[in-house]
Amino acid sequence: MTVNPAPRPTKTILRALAGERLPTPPVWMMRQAGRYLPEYRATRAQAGDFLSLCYTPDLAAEVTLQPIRRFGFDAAILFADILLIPQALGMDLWFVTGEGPRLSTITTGAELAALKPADAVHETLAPVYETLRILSRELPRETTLIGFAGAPWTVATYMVAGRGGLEQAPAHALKDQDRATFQGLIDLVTEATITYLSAQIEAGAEVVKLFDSWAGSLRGQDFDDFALEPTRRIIAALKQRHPQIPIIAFPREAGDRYIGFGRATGADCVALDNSVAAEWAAEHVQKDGCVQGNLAPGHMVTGGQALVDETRRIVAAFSDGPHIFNLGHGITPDADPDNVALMIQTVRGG
Ligand SMILES: Cc1c2[nH]c(c1CCC(=O)O)Cc1[nH]c(c(CCC(=O)O)c1C)Cc1[nH]c(c(CCC(=O)O)c1C)Cc1[nH]c(c(C)c1CCC(=O)O)C2
Repeated sequence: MTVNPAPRPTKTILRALAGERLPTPPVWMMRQAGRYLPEYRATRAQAGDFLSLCYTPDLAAEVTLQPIRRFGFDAAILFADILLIPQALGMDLWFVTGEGPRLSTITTGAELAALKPADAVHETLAPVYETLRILSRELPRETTLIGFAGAPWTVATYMVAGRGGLEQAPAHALKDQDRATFQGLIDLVTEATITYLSAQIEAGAEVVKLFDSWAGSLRGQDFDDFALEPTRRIIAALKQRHPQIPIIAFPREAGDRYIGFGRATGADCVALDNSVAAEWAAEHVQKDGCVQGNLAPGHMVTGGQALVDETRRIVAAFSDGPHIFNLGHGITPDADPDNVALMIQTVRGG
């Protein structure tokens, strides 16, 4: 039997992820479906609340498609949330308007043991897979469909504290006081994430991204044990099951730990926040492969010449290698959609 070589990808995002330098970088935006868009606010009102929106496939697919219709981004990211995994493992989850997520907490071995096993998550998460199936039918043929999950450290910070924001302290405390329980929690979330992302790929995700929003609060060996190692394990397991699917890792605010992160974890692309300079990242991170991100989300609020100049500077800094244009973190609700259009026009050479 002869084995045909893998066909060369045609979608721009997949080409960049395969290591190709493109004359114009493909572009999408973290939180591109969100409250800065009036059409998102209307669909969210129709759903009633944020979690109902996540678990209603027709509506979740609709909000995923809205920024594609309005702006023609090169990728669509599944509409869901990183905290659906703790909920699928049996924790309570709710969102307080204006404040963010709340969860029941895990701080003891007994509470950890009471959670469901990793492969029970499909029961709760089945609607997410249905959203992906709808999207793979409805997206324009040039648009790449991205699935995602939170990385175990970030998800664990919410599971231990019961809330997010600046409160990673409870997770640090558990890690330092009862490392075995904390490691058990990381292991459970790691296994659940592997099975969740595999199912997302089987439902149509062409790329998956791991959000480690609080990676920057880990230092030294802790960074290796809880940011790098779980990410490496997830990527190794996914590559074994789905070798053709590219993976983006986002160890936000990792600073100089961005160096070598792609090689150490097997990620095809490293997403950069806006605390590192593009020129520095081009030299130290992009030399190993594709990078994504870096524009400060505040420019989507303030716009003007500063937005144009900074967008051009980032495009130029990464122009010698594979690059996907994106923000350094999610777009905020006070952003102006016209500034998004201006950013895209600038990236595409307008
Ligand atoms: C930490 C984290 C969460 N969720 C996520 C992260 C990692 C990325 C990051 O650091 O921002 C990831 C996420 N959350 C959401 C997506 C969908 C895809 C996308 O558009 O990027 C993705 C990829 C939708 C969402 N997730 C949330 C919203 C706003 C909900 C609303 O409509 O009221 C959206 C569109 C809610 C959410 N969800 C979470 C928080 C802290 C909040 C409240 C803060 C806020 O309101 O922005 C947890």
